[in-house]
Amino acid sequence: MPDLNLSTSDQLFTRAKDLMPGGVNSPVRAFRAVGGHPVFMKSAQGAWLTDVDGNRYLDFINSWGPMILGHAPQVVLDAVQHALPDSLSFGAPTRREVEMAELICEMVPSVEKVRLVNSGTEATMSAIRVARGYTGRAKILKFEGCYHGHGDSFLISAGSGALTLGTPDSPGVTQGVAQDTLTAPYNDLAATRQILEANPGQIAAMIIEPVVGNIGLVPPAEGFLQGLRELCTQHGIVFIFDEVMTGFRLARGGAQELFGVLPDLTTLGKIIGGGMPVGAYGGRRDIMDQVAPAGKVYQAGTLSGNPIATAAGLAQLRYLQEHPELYQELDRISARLADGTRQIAAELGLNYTVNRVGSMWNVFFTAQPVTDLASAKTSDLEAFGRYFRAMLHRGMYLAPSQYEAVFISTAMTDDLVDLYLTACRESMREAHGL
Ligand SMILES: NCC(=O)CCC(=O)O
Repeated sequence: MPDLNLSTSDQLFTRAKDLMPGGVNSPVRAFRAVGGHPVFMKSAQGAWLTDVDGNRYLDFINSWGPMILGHAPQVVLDAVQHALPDSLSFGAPTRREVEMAELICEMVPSVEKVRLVNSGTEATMSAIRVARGYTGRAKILKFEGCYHGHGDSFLISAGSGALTLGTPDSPGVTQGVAQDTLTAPYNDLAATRQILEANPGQIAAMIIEPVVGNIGLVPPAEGFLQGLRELCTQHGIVFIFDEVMTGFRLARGGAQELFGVLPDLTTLGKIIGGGMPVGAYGGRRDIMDQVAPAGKVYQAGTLSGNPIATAAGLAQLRYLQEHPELYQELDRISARLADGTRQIAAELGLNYTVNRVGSMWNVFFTAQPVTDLASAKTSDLEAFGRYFRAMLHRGMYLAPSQYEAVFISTAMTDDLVDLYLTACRESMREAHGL
């Protein structure tokens, strides 16, 4: 394994772990599942991260999705710099919020009215409250392994860090809350139908990641989303797409545009903020008009629609809207990465499963097709950990868990793909002693 000087990261982590739980401010940043400790970052430009010791890494996380234009894109930096002198927060409405709402309603097919919040977690928590207020029902249905942020109702069979750490059902969530969250296996329409039939008139909302990005990457089976849409309509259930990851990434209008299935509500985050903390939820006018002060369902925020965050988000969204061709290029370059990885694994006799939708993908360390949580769990986590460390030492910054997706930015070039493929081949061999 090539040498990597991590002495400053070592020192910072020693201080951090005394001061913050696990030394981090979000569990997915910890290296618990892969060994070692996190690398502390200093700066980034385009596709490259630089850590506090001066090591450079090709970035496959992109801040867990937001940085679709790569790091520090000029168009976003200029917008932030332009907005800065006008103050950082008003707690009063601004022109930019109106422009942002217009753009979201224009870009996301099912959204007629929208509310800006500060994170994806806030968006999903608020969306189910609105669905409950609208329907007068208590229960929600989510899918096993889907992650919808850290609201109490969603930390039941949750993916992402909760799954990585072995606590998909978090302590601290009361029995009272947990009993109102039903779960179904992803991609299993028949099981979902049975649950709905067993709970008539009780389910307010069905929430789903249209493409799951929190158990690795799992695409919906043909007809699955359409089938759910029909079930929700039939049972009077508010259908919610959590497009925090897929929104503005799989297409300008997200997964709903790509698959042609329209939810009643959509939750957004990540790309919408251009790297700043922004989330949003929106959808059908009659449902969104339940939100205060138009309606009685309460939801609020001191920093919601923050002027600097909306400046960054607007700039990134406008760029995406004006450059539809970049989605084809993201797809082409991601196909090279994912197909190349699958081919390398096959040449080594491993036949690992590589799932991809557009610029989201990952390699599961299992030869079995991965279509849901149960199949994702057949992965060889030890081998993944060895691969992760081998890649890190070759300057490839992957998510430190088998149960996360890779996000590609427009800064990824063919030359960088070649660099990646070389490192991938060496690291696969190293991970398996080949
Ligand atoms: N799958 C992980 C995320 O998307 C969120 C990142 C975080 O929890 O810090």
